[in-house]
Amino acid sequence: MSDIDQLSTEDEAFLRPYLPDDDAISKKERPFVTLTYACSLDGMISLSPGVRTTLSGPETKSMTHYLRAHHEAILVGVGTAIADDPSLNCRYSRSSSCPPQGLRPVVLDPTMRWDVAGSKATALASEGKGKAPWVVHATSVLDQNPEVAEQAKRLFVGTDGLCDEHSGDRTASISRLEWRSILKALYQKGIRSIMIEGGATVINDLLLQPELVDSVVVTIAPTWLGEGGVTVTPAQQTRDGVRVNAARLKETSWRQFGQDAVLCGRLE
Ligand SMILES: NC(=O)C1=CN([C@@H]2O[C@H](COP(=O)(O)OP(=O)(O)OC[C@H]3O[C@@H](n4cnc5c(N)ncnc54)[C@H](OP(=O)(O)O)[C@@H]3O)[C@@H](O)[C@H]2O)C=CC1
Ligand SMILES: Nc1nc(O)c(N)c(N[C@@H]2O[C@H](COP(=O)(O)O)[C@@H](O)[C@H]2O)n1
Repeated sequence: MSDIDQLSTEDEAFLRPYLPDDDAISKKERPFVTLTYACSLDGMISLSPGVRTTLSGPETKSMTHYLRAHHEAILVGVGTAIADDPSLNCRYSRSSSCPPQGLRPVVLDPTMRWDVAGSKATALASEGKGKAPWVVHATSVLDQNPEVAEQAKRLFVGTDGLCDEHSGDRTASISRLEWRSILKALYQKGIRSIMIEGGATVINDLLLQPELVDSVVVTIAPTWLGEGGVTVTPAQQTRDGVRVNAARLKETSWRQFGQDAVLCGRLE
């Protein structure tokens, strides 16, 4: 039996304005991006670095899988892939409004730290319960690992999108890729909508790039995790030498799902 329930028509109507929209996609050379995560009342997403922490209740877990059903890919950073060993699949019953090809898991792992073959996502794919993950690397790793270039599920990203072992820029920093380039590479591979679920490094980075994020969906759980947790806190921003807010949502809507609140919006 599935742990994921169908959403009510009211829940679906609440989320609809924030779902991927074909008109918005066709105007950009990147996928529609939904940034989503669950946090506590003290703004934390896990109890401590590298610890998988359940914050969503059953209703918001179903809501997350509904969102997954409406995207073509889901991305997490390698920190999350190692800490959580996530399934990254979709267990929501798909409808005709969902993309037909199913959800592609993507892990951002510039320096090849993740054991893709030993992961739960790969095991689920081999059981037919999800698609095989793609792993995004910096092109610079090709020089140290030329043999991996032949593996279809590895995407090499340079300063202007997708590269292969024979062409493209190899100067991208080994530890840092531009989000515009990552998204362009995924678009070049046919991905038209992507849900980015974390972790903290990825979320903090993207909250400062409103031009690359179309919707934000935050689950707020009625609990405080306490000191020492992993917080969503983008880097501080200044304008003319004066501190200003780092990021802010506009066009917001709230709804209660079980014991949790869900806040949707778009970055200003
Ligand atoms: N409650 C929730 O909704 C969620 C909670 N979590 C929690 O978050 C924590 C993990 O967060 P965190 O450790 O920050 O890990 P992340 O998942 O954010 O992964 C961070 C790593 O991803 C790579 N990376 C990130 N941005 C870029 C970029 N622009 N270019 C290239 N590589 C990049 C880097 O890898 P490298 O170091 O190799 O360069 C970086 O160290 C875990 O405890 C997890 O449980 C995670 C997701 C959701
Ligand atoms: N929405 C949400 N609520 C929580 O309480 C969470 N801990 C997370 N974490 C994210 O979901 C991934 C795990 O999900 P599956 O194993 O694929 O079901 C995890 O990797 C985080 O990205 N999210």
